[in-house]
Amino acid sequence: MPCGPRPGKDWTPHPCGPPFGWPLFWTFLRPQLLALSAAVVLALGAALLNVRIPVLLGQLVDVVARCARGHVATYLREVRRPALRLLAVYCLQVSADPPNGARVAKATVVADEALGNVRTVRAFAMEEQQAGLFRAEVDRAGRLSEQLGLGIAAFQGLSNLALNGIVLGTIFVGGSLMAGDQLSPGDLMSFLVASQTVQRSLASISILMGQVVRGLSAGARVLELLRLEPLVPLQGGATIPAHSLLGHISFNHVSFSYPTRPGYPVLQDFSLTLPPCQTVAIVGPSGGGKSTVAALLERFYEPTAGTITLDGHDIAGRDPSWLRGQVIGFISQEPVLFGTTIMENIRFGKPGASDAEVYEAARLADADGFIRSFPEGYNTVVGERGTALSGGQKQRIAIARALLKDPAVLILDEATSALDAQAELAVQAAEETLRAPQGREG
Ligand SMILES: Nc1ncnc2c1ncn2[C@@H]1O[C@H](COP(=O)(O)OP(=O)(O)OP(=O)(O)O)[C@@H](O)[C@H]1O
Repeated sequence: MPCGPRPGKDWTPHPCGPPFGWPLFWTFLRPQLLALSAAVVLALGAALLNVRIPVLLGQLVDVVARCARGHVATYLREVRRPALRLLAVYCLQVSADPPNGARVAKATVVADEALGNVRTVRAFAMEEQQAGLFRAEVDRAGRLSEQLGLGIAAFQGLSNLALNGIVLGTIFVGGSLMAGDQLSPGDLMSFLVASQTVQRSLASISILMGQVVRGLSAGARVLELLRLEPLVPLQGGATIPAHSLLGHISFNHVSFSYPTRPGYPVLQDFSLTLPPCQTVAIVGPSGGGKSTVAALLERFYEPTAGTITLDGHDIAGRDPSWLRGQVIGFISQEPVLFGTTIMENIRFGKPGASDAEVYEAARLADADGFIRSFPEGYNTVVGERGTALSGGQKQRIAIARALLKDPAVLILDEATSALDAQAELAVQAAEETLRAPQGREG
């Protein structure tokens, strides 16, 4: 995998964007020089043929015009030569139509995955293997593109041949008719112009066909996704007014299997009561179903049997967007941050929050100190998926985000696993402060 110049210690981004790397571009271009030269020669040949056609057509029209002025006897002999030449040029034109460009949609997925997980790829020294996968996908996309290009070229070439044949036939037969006074030169000209217009339209259809084929394959994927109906609708259902919400949660004989693994029960006849204003810890073996309990409470999935109630109401009848947006705060094992500033990442918990509220939430999550130590402070951009932060820093920002939301029920799914004991204690103290009349599950 070729690499560009490494940013050194005093590297600063170029103010007008990076300069075009011609030497690197050349390393990619060099292996393709032969194909590129062939394409250029073909394109030049096609252009020459296109220039030659009007000249030959002019010669043909000259013969027809002369015959119209009365030189009837020599018409067939004279017209044959330019007509045959024109036919030969039309035939050459069929074989000179260049193929279409590359289709690389699937290859992009491989590249995206490899680049998104670049640290893992590096850690396992899998660069060559990943580059090979990408190369294979690009080659496959290239072959498909060539097939598509050949189809379009054949269609375009054959339709050109047929239509130019019509023009040639019109001149040939029209000349004979003019010689016999059965057709006026004006009528012949009108017919020629009309057939040229039809030819141009049909030529654009062949280009359009290529776009239609590409559009259909891309559209099929989009429509497939649009047709997907979420098992749990995003909105709709009753809510509980904020003033009467206590946060009493109860799992009643819940059984559950993930839809992708229907034969593998994760929870079976599971019952649990979470009283309000209390911190409850669920402890169990890895893969025992602890995160699944949180996912069911968030209504990411529906139980296959049993019910989950909030203050005595089955959550299956409650509005999922209200439940997730206002009742439950969830901090997952792997905190997800967005590629924007720390300020915006924390504010995601409560979009209308003031700067002071954000600072307070960060302070409670023991994040304010390290955030202010960055040169850009709260305006530090965390990188794609928070790559510019340590695991513990990411967790503290995710905790600050959830604390800012101040939900009735806060779920921490091993949310402090990357924190040291002291930071974990600080976060727990913050949760205790916030707990007041609300229930929390940890
Ligand atoms: N999306 C999914 N599709 C299918 N099976 C899943 C899915 N998510 C989890 N599972 C399976 O469900 C079981 C319970 O997983 P869960 O994540 O709830 O465990 P956990 O107790 O939180 O584990 P850990 O302590 O390791 O995080 C596991 O066997 C897991 O393989």
